[in-house]
Amino acid sequence: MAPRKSVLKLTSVERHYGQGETTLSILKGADFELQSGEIVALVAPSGTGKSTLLHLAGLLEHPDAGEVFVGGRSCNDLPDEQRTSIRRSEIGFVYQFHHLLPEFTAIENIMMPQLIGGLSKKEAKERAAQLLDYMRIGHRAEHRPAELSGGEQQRVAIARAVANAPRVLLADEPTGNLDPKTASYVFDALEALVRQSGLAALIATHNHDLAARMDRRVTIEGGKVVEF
Ligand SMILES: Nc1ncnc2c1ncn2[C@@H]1O[C@H](COP(=O)(O)OP(=O)(O)OP(=O)(O)O)[C@@H](O)[C@H]1O
Repeated sequence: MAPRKSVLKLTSVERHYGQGETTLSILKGADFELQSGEIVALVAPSGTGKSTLLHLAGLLEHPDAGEVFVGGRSCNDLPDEQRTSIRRSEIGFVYQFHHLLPEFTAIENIMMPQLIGGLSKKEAKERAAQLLDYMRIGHRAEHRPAELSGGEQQRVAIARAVANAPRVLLADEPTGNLDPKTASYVFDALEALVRQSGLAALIATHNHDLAARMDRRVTIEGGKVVEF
């Protein structure tokens, strides 16, 4: 097995939102580290800051204090273009709703980030087809999102998120919209993909059965990330 490396690290991270006269402090000195090859569940009550943490980790927002490292590199003070470039090449996102482009087929949706990343059409298509097979939906390659089931749509969304071979997969309730059996099946595919590629994943979920299958479980308490 490849030696583990720190792929994502947040140190003393703070995030506060102004609400009229008052300030809502969501993260208050949160620390978190994710190593290559591990899958960590983020399970916390609604409103405690799961999405906020994922947005900071994914360089979609800046922390008010503290630092975010991706692949060992501090990203706070990098110019926006560089943050965008790191986000595109090193981080994959999956959301509760698939956000696939409706007018494109499954395979085209997976090719898109690779074409943006500079791969040729041929290379992008080959990798997309492999990922579809890996997610066991090769036979749905030419279907548009509306012609796929919820579980199939999420598997395409996961394939798209890893198409550029990122270091980190950040998922915000990726199976939240699915029935328990389908959720379990989609998680199987996601897990196999992470294990096979040495990627790391932080997955926010309310599903305790799925959380129990991950390597570690963390929650947010008093604005800090704690293991449980
Ligand atoms: N841009 C914003 N401006 C003001 N308040 C915000 C903003 N974004 C989030 N919040 C508040 O911060 C808190 C944490 O939000 P966040 O979306 O991170 O929670 P969550 O744990 O992901 O919740 P859920 O499980 O319901 O998705 C919430 O109370 C939310 O209202």
